[in-house]
Amino acid sequence: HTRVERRHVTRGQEHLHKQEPPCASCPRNGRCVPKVQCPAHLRPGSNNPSCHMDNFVGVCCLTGRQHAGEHERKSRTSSISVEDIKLSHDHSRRKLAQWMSNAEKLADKPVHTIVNTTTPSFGHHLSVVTYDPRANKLGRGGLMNLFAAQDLKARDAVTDDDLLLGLTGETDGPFCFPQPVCQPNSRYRSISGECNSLNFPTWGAVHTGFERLLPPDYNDGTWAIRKAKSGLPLPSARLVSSTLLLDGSHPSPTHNLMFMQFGQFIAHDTSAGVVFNTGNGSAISCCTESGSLLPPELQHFACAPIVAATDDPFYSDFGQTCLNFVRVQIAPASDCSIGYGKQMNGVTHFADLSHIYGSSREKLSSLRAAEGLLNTFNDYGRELPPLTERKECMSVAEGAACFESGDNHGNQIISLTVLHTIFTREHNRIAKALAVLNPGWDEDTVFFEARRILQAEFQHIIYNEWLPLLLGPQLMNIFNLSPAPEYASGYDPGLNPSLTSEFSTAAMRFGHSVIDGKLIIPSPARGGIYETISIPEVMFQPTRMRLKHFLDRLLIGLASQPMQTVDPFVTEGLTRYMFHGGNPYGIDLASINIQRGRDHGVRSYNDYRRLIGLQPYLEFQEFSLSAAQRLSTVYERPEDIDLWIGGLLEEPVEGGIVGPVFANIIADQFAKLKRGDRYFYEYGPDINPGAFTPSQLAEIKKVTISRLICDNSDGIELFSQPPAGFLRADLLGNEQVPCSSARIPSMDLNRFKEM
Ligand code: HEM
Ligand SMILES: [Ca+2]
Repeated sequence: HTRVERRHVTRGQEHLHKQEPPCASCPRNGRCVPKVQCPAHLRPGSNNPSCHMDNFVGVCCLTGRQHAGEHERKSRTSSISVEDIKLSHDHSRRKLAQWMSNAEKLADKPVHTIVNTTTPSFGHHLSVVTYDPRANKLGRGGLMNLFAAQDLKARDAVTDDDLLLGLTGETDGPFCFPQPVCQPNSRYRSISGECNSLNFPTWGAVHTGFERLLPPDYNDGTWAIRKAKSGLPLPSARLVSSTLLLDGSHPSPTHNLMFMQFGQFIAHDTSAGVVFNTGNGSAISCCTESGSLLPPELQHFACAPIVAATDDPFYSDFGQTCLNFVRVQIAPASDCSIGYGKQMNGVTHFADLSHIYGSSREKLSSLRAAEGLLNTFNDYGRELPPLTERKECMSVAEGAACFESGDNHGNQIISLTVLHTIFTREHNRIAKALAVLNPGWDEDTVFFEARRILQAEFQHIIYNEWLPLLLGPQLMNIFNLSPAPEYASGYDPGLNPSLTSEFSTAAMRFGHSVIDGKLIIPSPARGGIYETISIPEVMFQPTRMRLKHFLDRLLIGLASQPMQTVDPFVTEGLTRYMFHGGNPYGIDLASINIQRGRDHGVRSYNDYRRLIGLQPYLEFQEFSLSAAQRLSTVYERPEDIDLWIGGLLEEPVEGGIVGPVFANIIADQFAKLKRGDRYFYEYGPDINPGAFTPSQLAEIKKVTISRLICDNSDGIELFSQPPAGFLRADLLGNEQVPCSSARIPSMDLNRFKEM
């Protein structure tokens, strides 16, 4: 395969921090923030004044939050009559009833409209399914509010601008997100994420919507999928994928595969779009059993199937012209406002290990054991996550294992199941130690204290070890992401921590480019390779976990095997064979990523270049030669390029591995998850009612990913780790050291003995 040449100079990068004379302070109560946090329409005045931040030049912003800031909302232009509102509510109720009844009728024809559990599409369903009935109930509320907005728009009762800002107050929608009752001083973060923000108690909670950096690009302004700038449909997501993305191995010279695996682990904690289902939880199919498009009248309203051309380089061999794709449900807004569709997140947005503990009380109680422990499955002395009763795996063989997790998709790939195992064991290790140190504690106290410590360890590893290797030093600095020497400052009670659609559908999916198509399982005793696994063989098929040596060997492999670089190369294990099960073909994750961005109404790549102060690409020729050629065969104009694709084509930022657009979107997100999380592990008692003491915090800050692995692997074959656990173990200075080495420090749990 020919490698797409890298561009030598990233055009416009020099503009990123241009040294204009900054204002001493911002006018009209503006705040000084990095550009990505302030779209042009939130900047005071037309001249976008720049300003000094501690360590760089920022831009004056009215809110510094997201595009639908509180300030803007007050300046709604149109006045809407009470009668109009009532009409829109009536309309929306009628329309919901009609849509639901149509969907139920389809369920009577299940052969065509429900995904068969032996097909690759079922693996996709397992990746996105939620078993929480609350999601469907809220999703119906979200649809109602959307319909009301659409109706007002159709009758010209509101302007497009108003819809972008969200209508609230006397124009409340027919459905409100239920408001929780909070205990402001609770020592522990809630399970659902509610009550983290005291002013806006649903911010960051499960089942709330994704926010966004820029207003959406929906074709109808409310929910319809984006069109090309010419007004024609965009190129099929599959065509973009098969033309732009090649298979090919480009190992990272520095990062190991554990870096990749930890990335997915963070993604699953924070992001899980809730896809529409038939109403009783079954997977909707938009394609016939033989793989062609269902006629429109048989398609569920949430269908947005991806068309594969009859000459597709792969799917044509199997006569498949329809790739199943179902849209994400709409969340009702926390403030009862109505506006364009915001997609629903099925986990808490915070980095709080919701995929270990669940995002609801019911889920948590199903995961808890006595004495403050998490349930495990004791497999001849090895503790694994508990086996699940539900069909959450694709393996059918006798004795096949399938494990429970807080988010129901811990089985997606076996290296992910390994991390679930490590974190579950660490919870139990801490809980047992705490119970010994504090014999007076009841089991709830032991449980929630262990959870609080584990969440802190996790956050520390993200901000201290993982993010710097992704973003490089400059963005870590500008966004103030590095851990502080003691307590951190900067909590912002007015900052919505929610994930942005741009982060979830594009930037954080850089991770799909760094996956290797093979997992190399070493044979430590013999110094060779025990087994090379093609990744689709271990997706939703985690039975190897039960082999005595497997966990240790895989962990040794993840530390030494290089990750792939971020570029337009994605393994066929994801673009052709993902979840193939017993079939000769699987599904294409790349086209799903592209379609998902369009589902969320994410704007085209150039708009995010503008947002961060880079020049947009006006001609395809401005990309590298081969990328330009490929881009121009699928897209009509550079202004149509999907964000995920544009981001993968960028050169990495200095010291990081993703380009400037992805890096800014990711840095912004992790800044929100720090400054907008009252329970962030580094905050002192003035902010966090569950704050650690300075000496406890100092212990937590000793923890590294390598320590977690050393303490919770099986100790059958794994006795050492590289000190920097996300870097290749063959890097000079990062060679494996024994787990007892001072270069892999431990936290002293004695500091957690109650005085
Ligand atoms: C290891 C193998 C992996 C597989 C098989 C996999 C597969 C998938 C699938 C099937 C989806 C759902 C797509 C959709 O319907 O929109 C998804 C979503 C996602 N993936 Fe991966 N992924 C992997 C690794 C990663 C990694 C390493 C990262 C990041 C570093 C990552 C980040 C994400 C994100 C952010 C989402 C969106 C989640 C949501 O909001 O629904 N994934 N992935
Ligand atoms: Ca979470």
